[in-house]
Amino acid sequence: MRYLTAGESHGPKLTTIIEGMPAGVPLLAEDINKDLARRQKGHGRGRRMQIETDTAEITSGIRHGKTLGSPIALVVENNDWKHWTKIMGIEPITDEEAENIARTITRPRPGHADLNGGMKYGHRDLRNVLERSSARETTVRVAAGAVAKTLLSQLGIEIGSHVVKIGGVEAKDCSYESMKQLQEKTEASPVRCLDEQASIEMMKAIDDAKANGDSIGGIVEVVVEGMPAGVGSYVHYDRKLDSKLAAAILSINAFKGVEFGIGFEAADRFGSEVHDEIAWSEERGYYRLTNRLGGLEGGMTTGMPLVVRGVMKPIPTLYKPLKSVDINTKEEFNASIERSDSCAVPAAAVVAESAVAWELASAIVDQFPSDTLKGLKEYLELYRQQLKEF
Ligand SMILES: Cc1cc2nc3c(=O)[nH]c(=O)nc-3n(C[C@H](O)[C@H](O)[C@H](O)COP(=O)(O)O)c2cc1C
Ligand SMILES: C=C(O[C@@H]1CC(C(=O)O)=C[C@@H](OP(=O)(O)O)[C@H]1O)C(=O)O
Repeated sequence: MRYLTAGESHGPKLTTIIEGMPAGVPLLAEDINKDLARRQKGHGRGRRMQIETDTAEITSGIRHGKTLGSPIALVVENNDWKHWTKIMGIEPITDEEAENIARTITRPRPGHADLNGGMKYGHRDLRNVLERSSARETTVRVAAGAVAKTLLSQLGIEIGSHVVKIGGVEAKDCSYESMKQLQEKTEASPVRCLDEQASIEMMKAIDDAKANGDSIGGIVEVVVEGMPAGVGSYVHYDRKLDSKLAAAILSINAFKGVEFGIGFEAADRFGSEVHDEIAWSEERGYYRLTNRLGGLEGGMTTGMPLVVRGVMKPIPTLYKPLKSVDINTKEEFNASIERSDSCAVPAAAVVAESAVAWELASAIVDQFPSDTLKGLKEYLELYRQQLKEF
């Protein structure tokens, strides 16, 4: 499976085209809109999220509520576009007009794509970079992820996400019994965190950072249940599922690190405290006594729950701006101040969930016969039975 996205942050619309979904998957716009709404929420977001009410229009690939096997096109409108029609218009304008309306950006923000993107493409107006490097694009990535999630759910694979750290505040009680419970608990939390006490402290940390004109980042965790063992491969670098998942997480704006299971903690432990011992029962087949490696060994799933964490750096746009250099005068200035989130970690958890869902659905579709949902289901059932009998 593959997908592309198009759209600028303040342009008219965002678009994604998804290719390779099996035919016959039930898919409604509301399945997608549920996740789009989740991505908009979270304590710490800026004013833009009050303007947008992200909803997807399905313009191709679905008939009578089911996928056709042809490309699926989804479009999300930017409500904010109406305030930017002149600045973001596609008709040519004179230099003088540009001077008057363009809200030209010449002071790159440290930590954003502004300077590198400007140098690379020769843009003297850094808005030309910002418009596409903005995480507004994650809207349609979540839409694509929601499509992947509907396929996974048909195959008995459930996925959820939560926030485990914001700033210096770490969630202590992260326990849940089922994916349903995880979803209910996180939807009820303004920071998508399972630990109620930590949630309160996280919100305060966000408010304090904002009051100081600053921003904070954090860590999100994605959990997946129901993946059969052996998805992915050990035979070649670009077929290893952990490398694909890592790339997917790191492709999210502001994500700087990824861990599976205990992750970086493995560096401080003995092998006996890291590897997951193997057991077998009539009922479960092979399973592990622990899940410290987060459900991945040798580039393949082990059949245990997948546990993927990503670290998000603090948002780069600061109301107390950092030093920068004006690209026209070369003078030292404070970086441009754009309207901004002060913390988007809760929203980013939903983006990470979508990114993981996409990679897993993609790996399954690539590995098993997938022209139709019916055929894929039958094959997967057979495969699961084979694993049990191995
Ligand atoms: C959901 C989400 C919302 C974001 N909101 C903002 C924002 O309001 N202001 C900002 O400067 N950066 C924001 N970012 C981060 C920037 O998009 C990101 O730092 C920038 O594109 C540079 O890429 P890099 O940090 O991956 O190097 C957000 C990221 C995510 C995932
Ligand atoms: C629009 C979204 O996030 C945006 C991501 C973003 C950035 O620089 O990444 C900057 C801000 O854009 P604006 O200047 O229009 O407020 C965020 O609001 C969104 O998540 O839908």
